[in-house]
Amino acid sequence: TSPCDRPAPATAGLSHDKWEIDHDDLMLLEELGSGQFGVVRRGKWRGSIDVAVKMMKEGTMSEDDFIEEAKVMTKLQHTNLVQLYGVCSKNRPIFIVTEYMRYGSLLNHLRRHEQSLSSNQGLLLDMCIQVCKGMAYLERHNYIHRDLAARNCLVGTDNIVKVADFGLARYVLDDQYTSSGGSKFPIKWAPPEVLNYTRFSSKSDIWAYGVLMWEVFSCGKMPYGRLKNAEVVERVQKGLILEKPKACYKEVYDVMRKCWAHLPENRPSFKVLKETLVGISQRIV
Ligand SMILES: CN1CCN(C(=O)c2ccc(Nc3nc(-c4cccc(NC(=O)c5ccc(C(C)(C)C)cc5)c4)cn4ccnc34)cc2)CC1
Repeated sequence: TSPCDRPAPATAGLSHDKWEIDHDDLMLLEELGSGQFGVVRRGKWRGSIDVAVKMMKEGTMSEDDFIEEAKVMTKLQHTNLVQLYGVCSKNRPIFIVTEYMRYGSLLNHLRRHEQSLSSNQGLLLDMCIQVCKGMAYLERHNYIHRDLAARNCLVGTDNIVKVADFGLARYVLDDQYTSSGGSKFPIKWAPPEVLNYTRFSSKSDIWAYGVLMWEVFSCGKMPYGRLKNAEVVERVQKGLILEKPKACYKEVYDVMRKCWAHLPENRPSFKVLKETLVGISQRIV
């Protein structure tokens, strides 16, 4: 079984909340890195199931709001989404427990394997299609990611790629991250309506997905190179877009350009994108 389909825990607190994971069932192992909420470690659930555990650093997250939302998030289940197993919310710091992805972020994977990947456009396109499938599932459930990027996707065995941390951006307390003027706001993945009005939607996720495709076909380069955020804002407002990566089919780049339509309503849906990309992959591979 896995933590999310096990029978409700008969914990002391009688919390028969499906999304509550008992601290005592977790064994914490090596550190995997750290992000906006602090340290993330690999762990074992009930001695056998590999998990990743985010340990929420005090003051980094609006915890009560998140714990409420966790009930919804555990229900989002798809092969291309990193599964949220549950939370340990009875103690502080709270833990967020998800399935474990052993090869880390897609961004680091692209950079580490640039040599072999740059000559394998079929594999690069397959990675993009997997992310698109996960995002099409979220779109169908009217769920907005708000920070889709290669750094927030993870790689597992057999080149499986999954979307992680969907919706979590809403619970970050650091206004350097949440306000569009802040140093940590993901400007380079944001469309005009987010830069101007922080108006998030599945169509702003589509813009970010176009930038993620550019990251994949550039094997992990930084979009817009070393341009400062202010310069990127100016370019995006003027309608300037990222140029075609060297090793990228013209028809794949044309899909990226559709994601960067200035007006959100002129951008495709993930549903349509998936069909287009699968069509291309059947022609080129
Ligand atoms: C010393 N070793 C070096 C090699 N190594 C790795 O390369 C490595 C291997 C596996 C890894 N797996 C995972 N790593 C993580 C992980 C690690 C560090 C940081 C993070 N990300 C975060 O903490 C994080 C991301 C986004 C956000 C917002 C809300 C802003 C969108 C907030 C917080 C995730 C999460 N996972 C969920 C499932 N699997 C993993 C991560 C790294 C493992 C460690």
